[in-house]
Amino acid sequence: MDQISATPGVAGQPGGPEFGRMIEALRTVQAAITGAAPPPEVSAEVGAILETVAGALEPYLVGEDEQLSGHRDDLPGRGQPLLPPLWLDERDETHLRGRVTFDRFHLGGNGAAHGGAITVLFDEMLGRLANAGRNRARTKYLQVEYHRITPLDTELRVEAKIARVEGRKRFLTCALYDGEHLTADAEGLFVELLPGQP
Ligand SMILES: CCCCCCCCCCCC(=O)SCCNC(=O)CCNC(=O)[C@H](O)C(C)(C)COP(=O)(O)OP(=O)(O)OC[C@H]1O[C@@H](n2cnc3c(N)ncnc32)[C@H](O)[C@@H]1OP(=O)(O)O
Repeated sequence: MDQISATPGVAGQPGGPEFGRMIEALRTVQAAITGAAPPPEVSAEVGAILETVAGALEPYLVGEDEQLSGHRDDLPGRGQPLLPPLWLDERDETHLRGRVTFDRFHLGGNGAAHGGAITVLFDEMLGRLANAGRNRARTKYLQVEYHRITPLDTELRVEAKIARVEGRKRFLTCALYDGEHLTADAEGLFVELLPGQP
């Protein structure tokens, strides 16, 4: 969580552009599988391909500190497939502003993004802001309100702010917009870790 690299990787080296391409391909696969109703033979074929893919990566499994996913600030969503692809355009120690697009993988129902996917986005935004230039803090609570559906395949704006800091407690807010329309917002408390807290 601490070792985030904003430097684009070097081609031919671990973490180079090949890695970003692999993550983008994975995102495409996630959306394609979620949105497809393939015949059994295609499901079987794709399943076998994916088993081969997992096998190809197995010799390269590393510990959390060495993995590339989640540590690449130059990639959307830090190259972490759990996160929707999020691009940060503005960042300092008091606010963050970015763009995010949910796709079929993030579908809740009836064209709306899943509320849990939106909460993942908010935890990411508030977590990054809560930890910007400060000792590490973790989410104590995250209270989300959904004001209208959040559409898929639409570039949305997301903004986070520090509301106040009280000792170890950092209170933050986050809001998600489709154009001028607020689709969801959140308030969160992050608590600075004490020595020895994981
Ligand atoms: C470069 C980096 C990039 C980093 C980029 C990273 C981005 C991703 C970030 C993702 C962030 C996450 O998802 S983190 C993962 C999800 N969160 C977790 O797993 C956290 C699990 N919980 C914990 O570990 C613990 O509960 C802590 C550390 C959060 C807090 O434990 P604690 O130390 O015992 O604290 P505790 O005494 O309970 O509370 C501390 C203070 O908060 C107050 N407090 C507690 N609960 C509440 C409450 N509901 N409302 C108001 N106040 C409260 C208490 O009264 C106290 O106030 P006072 O007496 O001090 O006044």
